[in-house]
Amino acid sequence: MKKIGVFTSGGDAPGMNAAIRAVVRTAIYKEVEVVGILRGYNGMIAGNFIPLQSHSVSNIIQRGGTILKSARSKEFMTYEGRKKAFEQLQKAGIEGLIAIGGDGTFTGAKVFYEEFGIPTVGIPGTIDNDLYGTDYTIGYDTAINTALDAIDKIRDTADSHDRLFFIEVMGRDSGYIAIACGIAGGAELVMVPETLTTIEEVVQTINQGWKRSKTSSIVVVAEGDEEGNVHEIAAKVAARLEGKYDIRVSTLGHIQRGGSPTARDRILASRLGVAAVEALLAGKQNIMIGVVNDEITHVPFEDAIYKEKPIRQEFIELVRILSI
Ligand SMILES: Nc1ncnc2c1ncn2[C@@H]1O[C@H](COP(=O)(O)OP(=O)(O)O)[C@@H](O)[C@H]1O
Ligand SMILES: O=P(O)(O)OC[C@H]1O[C@](O)(COP(=O)(O)O)[C@@H](O)[C@@H]1O
Repeated sequence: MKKIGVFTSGGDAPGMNAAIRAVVRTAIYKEVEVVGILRGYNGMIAGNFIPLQSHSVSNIIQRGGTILKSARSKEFMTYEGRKKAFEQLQKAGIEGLIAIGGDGTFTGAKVFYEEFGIPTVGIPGTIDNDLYGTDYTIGYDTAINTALDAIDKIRDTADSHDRLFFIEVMGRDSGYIAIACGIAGGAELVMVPETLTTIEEVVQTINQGWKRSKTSSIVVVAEGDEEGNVHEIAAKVAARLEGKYDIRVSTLGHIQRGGSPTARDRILASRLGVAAVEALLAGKQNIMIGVVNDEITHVPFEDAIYKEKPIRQEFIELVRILSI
């Protein structure tokens, strides 16, 4: 392979730049030309390619976001869009791809390979940590530390004003961010999509805590929880608590997706970036590079996309035990 392309797609995540840097420098080390594809699949369709040299990725390892920009591409969902993308890659002489993103990005890459035979190796980049085949995805560690910092600060007000706070964190359909923040932030309860926590259970936990002389409480809610969004949950709980507690709601939102990546995310991204280029040049395709028990793994896209990576039930239990 003489020329490869690298792109970021789906939501951005802290550490994506460190992965881009690792991909570019490994390609150059292996004497392969590397181009950046701007704005994910949209840029592939439009032929937005930029040549990348070693200095193109200087001074980015510490930066959040992605220098290649990211997008959710509607056009790539269509055959016509993918055909345009293939033609652009052919015109530019790009023979293989490194895709940094989540399961949607890998689904696109898999379909693209089946239709046009362009080999892709994936790097898991999403704050949600919801991909099977890797213990951690790039961005997760930074996101939970950012959310934790915010939760610690909210706790000050919860304590000063004897309040009950419902704090919503990101994660789409997954509760990884919520469970980590719940444990590390000392929450009374964590509500995640993977396990049903009823309003009744929330009411009971809060009441029991306050009976045992707690004067403030924090409930961490994953955005995809089945009881509704954080405002709906807080309203349902408030109705049951009949004005007993002073309730506030806080949605942390996109602050969780930004900022300088932690050391853990930079190291993970660097390892995955190197391994991804090595795999692509060794003739692999339709795989995601992961890290399991600190060892690099090659996971078929099929598994990364469709297999579940369940939250350990003991973590949910841990929050209950430790909030007594
Ligand atoms: N079934 C599919 N066919 C073609 N492209 C897809 C498919 N699913 C997702 N994609 C592409 O991948 C992009 C990123 O997926 P998305 O789910 O938004 O983020 P993530 O990669 O983080 O899961 C989508 O915007 C779309 O362009
Ligand atoms: O910024 P957007 O496009 O509204 O997306 C929000 C979603 O992106 C995430 O931050 C990351 O998800 P992806 O990695 O799938 O893009 C989710 O936690 C959240 O639900």
